[in-house]
Amino acid sequence: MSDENTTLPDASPEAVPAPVPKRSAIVAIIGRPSAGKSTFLNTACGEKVSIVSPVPQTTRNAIRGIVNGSRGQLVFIDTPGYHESEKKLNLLLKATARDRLDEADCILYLVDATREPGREEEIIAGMLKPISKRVVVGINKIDLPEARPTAVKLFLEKVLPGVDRDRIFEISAEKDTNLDPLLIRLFDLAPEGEAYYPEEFYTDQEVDFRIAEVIREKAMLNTREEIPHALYVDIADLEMKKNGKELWVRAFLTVERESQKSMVIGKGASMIKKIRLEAMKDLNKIFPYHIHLDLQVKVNKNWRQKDPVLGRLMKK
Ligand SMILES: Nc1nc2c(ncn2[C@@H]2O[C@H](COP(=O)(O)OP(=O)(O)OP(=O)(O)O)[C@@H](O)[C@H]2O)c(=O)[nH]1
Repeated sequence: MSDENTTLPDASPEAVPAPVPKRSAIVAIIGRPSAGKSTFLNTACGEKVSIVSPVPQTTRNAIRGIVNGSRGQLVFIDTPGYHESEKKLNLLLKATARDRLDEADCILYLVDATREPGREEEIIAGMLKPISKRVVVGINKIDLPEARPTAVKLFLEKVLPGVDRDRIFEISAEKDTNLDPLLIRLFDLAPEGEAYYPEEFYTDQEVDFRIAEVIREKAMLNTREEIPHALYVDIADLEMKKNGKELWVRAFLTVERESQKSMVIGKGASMIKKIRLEAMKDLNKIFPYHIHLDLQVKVNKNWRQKDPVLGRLMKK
């Protein structure tokens, strides 16, 4: 607010407070399994966020929830967790986690106050150290008698000295304790700017799911023999454009074999075109924004036998 505005007499009809600039941020949420990420998001974003898609998802757009408030919008994205086993997968997870942290405006690090900070916690802290200026910490589950928030704080001082105390909050995601000050702090770190998504777009988990289901339905109706059961749909990318008026979707129809791929594509790509157009027609009836669909076919050999598929594992 400028000085000029603040000196206006209160009684003046023009004495309307200058609008607070809106802020919006992509917030990567990170924490050990069971630290309380889902619980936090359910409490912070409201009930609707708990709708979880049963469709295989890719890692690109793992939006877990959106908080809309008078100050703007926080879009929470998932960061894959670590598992000590399975080296190859670990590398992939690590790379994905790095990408997520890099693309985020700020990071919410949730720590379970009832557990000893162990090796996994040190790995996470190590990743956050170089970007600690963007990190806000929630020491969670302080409602439980066995919670040891002071021990966690000592650990944080040691491993993440760059995170100031005013960015560390003792919270209970379940009991909704101290979540508001933490969210306010995230808004402080958020850059000024318009919302990324329209307000009703609370989570794209549901949007992903619905889009994938429509595409799958059209593919199943148009194909025969073994194909309907050999395909699944991956939503690779969702991008909102034109201030929430258009949603650009990139999706893959995934089949098990090369021979199925050519059948789904069809002569001169006629089949895939038909599936795409039919899906777009339905999607544009369902959603309030215009949907552009880029649909491609790919092969994931014998995906039904490979359980769980790498990409799906990386989602968590
Ligand atoms: N008492 C208490 N329990 C909590 C709190 N937050 C989460 N929990 C519980 O901790 C367990 C794990 O919580 P989730 O929210 O599923 O944890 P998560 O980090 O999403 O777990 P993953 O999906 O495995 O990564 C659940 O049983 C929650 O009910 C809290 O603030 N207080």
